[in-house]
Amino acid sequence: MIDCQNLVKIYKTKEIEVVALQGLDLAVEEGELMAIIGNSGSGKSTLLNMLGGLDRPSAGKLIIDNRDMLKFTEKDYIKYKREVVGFIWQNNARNLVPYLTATENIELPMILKGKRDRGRALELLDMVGLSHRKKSKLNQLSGGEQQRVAIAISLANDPRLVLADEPTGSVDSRTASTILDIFRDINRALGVTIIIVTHDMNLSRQVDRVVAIRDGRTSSEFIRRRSILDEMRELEQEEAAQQQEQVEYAVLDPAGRLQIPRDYLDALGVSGKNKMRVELEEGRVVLLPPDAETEQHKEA
Ligand SMILES: Nc1ncnc2c1ncn2[C@@H]1O[C@H](COP(=O)(O)OP(=O)(O)OP(=O)(O)O)[C@@H](O)[C@H]1O
Repeated sequence: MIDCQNLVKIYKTKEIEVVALQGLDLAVEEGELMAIIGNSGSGKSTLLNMLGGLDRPSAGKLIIDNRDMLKFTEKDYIKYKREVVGFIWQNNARNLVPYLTATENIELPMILKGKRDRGRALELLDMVGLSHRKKSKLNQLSGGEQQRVAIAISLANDPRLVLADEPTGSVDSRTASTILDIFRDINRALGVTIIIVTHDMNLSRQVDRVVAIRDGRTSSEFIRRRSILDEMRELEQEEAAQQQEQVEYAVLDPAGRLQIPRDYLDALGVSGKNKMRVELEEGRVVLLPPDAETEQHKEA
């Protein structure tokens, strides 16, 4: 999805030049959910701006979704921002228009692209758990709810890449965790690639991979974690193994009647029949369909 090699960004002001990115390398797979961490001033926002098509790199290579960002014209940038990427800012005043409802806010990027879709807007609101807030305006929503609407807005044009700059920077840790859960659900449900910039090491534990940036370069130690898909697969296998090991008990009443599980009866083909053959065989009771052939019968 992203191939970034030796990326350089130099900001030139009147007196000085600031090298914000000095040869940064980063490769991101399609469908990844990853976090970028780094100290203040390390270049995280600068990188996000390059990935989001908000600013142009000074040098290096940046290919996103097979597009060469260094060769982009102004027109290409506008198209890219409308069609490929979704952005979530830390500052909600930048994400949301205050006099519009949550639903209208989500529809806005669709209108700019030329196609309003109320049904899709409501679907996205539902995905972030805010169906009940569809008519609420900015001042009627909590900080966490505003961030959730911002996530829905970022998805309005079905982007392939979603970028979030400190999306949990101004909410408490419980809300932050809920927001990260929403990112994970969306990542799984839509397969969209998500990159989150965060200061919070705890939150970065909830993603597939963390990349650290130091002084405008990706630091050599990539903290690779097992992917969430691998973890889920492992959990499913453990569950299946537990089910196999489970011992099944049948109720035995004082009159000696047994209650056999329905699926066992189905497997024997005796559901609906009113009797079964019972044999005592070396300390075990064997139950058979009434018309079953036993070894004894065959020999006789
Ligand atoms: N428009 C700009 N003009 C000049 N220098 C800039 C500009 N934007 C960023 N810088 C400088 O580039 C460097 C990287 O800044 P950047 O905002 O990318 O860091 P950051 O890791 O996002 O920091 P923070 O966590 O504080 O947001 C800093 O030294 C910053 O002062």
